[in-house]
Amino acid sequence: MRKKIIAGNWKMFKTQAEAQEFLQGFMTELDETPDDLDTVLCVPFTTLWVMSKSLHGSRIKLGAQNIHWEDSGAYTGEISGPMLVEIGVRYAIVGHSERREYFGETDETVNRRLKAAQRHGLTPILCVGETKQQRDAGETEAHIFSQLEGDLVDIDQKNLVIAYEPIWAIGTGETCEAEEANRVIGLIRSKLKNPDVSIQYGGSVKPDNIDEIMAQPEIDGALVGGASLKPESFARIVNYQ
Ligand SMILES: O=C(CO)COP(=O)(O)O
Repeated sequence: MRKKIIAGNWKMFKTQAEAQEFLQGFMTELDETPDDLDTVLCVPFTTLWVMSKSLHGSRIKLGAQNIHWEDSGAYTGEISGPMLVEIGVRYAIVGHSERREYFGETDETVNRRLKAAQRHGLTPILCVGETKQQRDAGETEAHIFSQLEGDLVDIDQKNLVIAYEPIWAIGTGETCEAEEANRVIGLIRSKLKNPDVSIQYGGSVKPDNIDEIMAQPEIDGALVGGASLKPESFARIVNYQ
């Protein structure tokens, strides 16, 4: 069965104090979440520990925004699987387009990071998606298929989430039409060995478009950037109708 997963990606936002303030508001706004929905907060490394303590016993799960492929070593600025597991992290975003664009992430390093997450029992959220240029040139499918081919080499598809994030829709307010996101996600699913992989949509998800997005048959959840930073808006997204 495909699980529904709504995850907030805070990117490089919020200090510990701001994170705690968010949680207070968010918990009050949140309805009783159904059993088949995972709510995840992917927060900066510096707030993971305080969030882990505050979320203890709650239904909200914690996610990291990256993970290194080695368990330890001389890798300045990186965080490993055992470090994340020890503090209660359950998910890790891997291969976000911002990592690929600004930090030299390649399909090969994405593949290694996916393996590390799975090795430590974390669920990786693999991000794929095309640029505006690629979309305009009719290369959306070819680009995403090529990312999947490189990223998923020898990856166990049992413990895996994929997020389709068209880059042109990230942080722009320009959402991909729900039907189009549904179509691309269907194509992604057709390339997978395991039909039960949950596939999210990400890119300008907001309280006013979440209901339509979640109503699409192929879409199993959302990866939310900007709108996950405010308690009321993220709660409305998680409480989708
Ligand atoms: O990159 C995203 C989530 O990973 C999407 O960001 P926005 O929701 O701000 O467009």
